[in-house]
Amino acid sequence: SHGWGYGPTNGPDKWGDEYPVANGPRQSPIDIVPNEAVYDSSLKALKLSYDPSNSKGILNNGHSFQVDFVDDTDSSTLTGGPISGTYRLRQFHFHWGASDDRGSEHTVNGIKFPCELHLVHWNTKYPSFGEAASQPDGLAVVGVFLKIGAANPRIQKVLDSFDAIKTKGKQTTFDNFDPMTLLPASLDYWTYDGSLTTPPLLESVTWIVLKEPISVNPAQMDKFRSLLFTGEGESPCCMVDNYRPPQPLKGRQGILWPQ
Ligand SMILES: NS(=O)(=O)c1ccc(C(=O)NCc2c(F)c(F)c(F)c(F)c2F)cc1
Ligand SMILES: [Zn+2]
Repeated sequence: SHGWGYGPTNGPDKWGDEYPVANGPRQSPIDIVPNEAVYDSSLKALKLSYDPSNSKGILNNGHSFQVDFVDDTDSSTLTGGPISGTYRLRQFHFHWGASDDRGSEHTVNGIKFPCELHLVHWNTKYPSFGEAASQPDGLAVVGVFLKIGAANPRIQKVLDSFDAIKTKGKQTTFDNFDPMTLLPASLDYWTYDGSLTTPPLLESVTWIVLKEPISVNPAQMDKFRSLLFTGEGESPCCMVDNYRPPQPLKGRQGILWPQ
């Protein structure tokens, strides 16, 4: 069937046909222009508290791969920063390019990074992730840029699982992984109100994009590109360029940053 994807016939330019919110007032990602960022002294420091025993499994969902977490208790949470209340970690996943010159969804002064990590959290004032996903304050996603540099030993465990999830729909166990190990030293961030960056593009995300990137080396980036969009037995299509380009700000308050 003609499900959404990132190809010429089902990619980001076509999503509006089936998901009209694609042209809504708070779509993501956006281009971040630090010099236009608005100062906000009311913002707090981010507080991330993750329990490694909550990691469940790793899945190739045909658009990216994601590491899923047990989210039936408050043991892996995001608080502070621009949000109020407690948000639970649901999953993390990545977006990347076919080459190192592109791949991130957010850009900074128009610059694309080769990859971007998203840690997806949902507001516990709602009964479930699915319910929260339809609320304007339902989700909070922490975005982390990846740049080419030194090898990243902490991401290696994720990459080593790829042989078991090469094709769409494959999943495997993924125990005792602490996503804190994927974060940079500084938790300084930009934040704005946005949306999911894939269909259904729901406008329910408080975006928190960290200023400091983490590094991966070229061989590690190539490992991302060894995954397939396609299922076992289908003609193989490399999982690359699974990013939505920046969307119009539409009058949104510029990016806020902490004191
Ligand atoms: N790239 S990103 O902006 O960080 C992003 C994060 C999560 C999802 C997601 O969970 N999709 C599936 C999904 C939905 F889109 C729902 F609306 C829902 F209710 C779900 F339960 C669900 F799994 C999509 C994009
Ligand atoms: Zn994402």
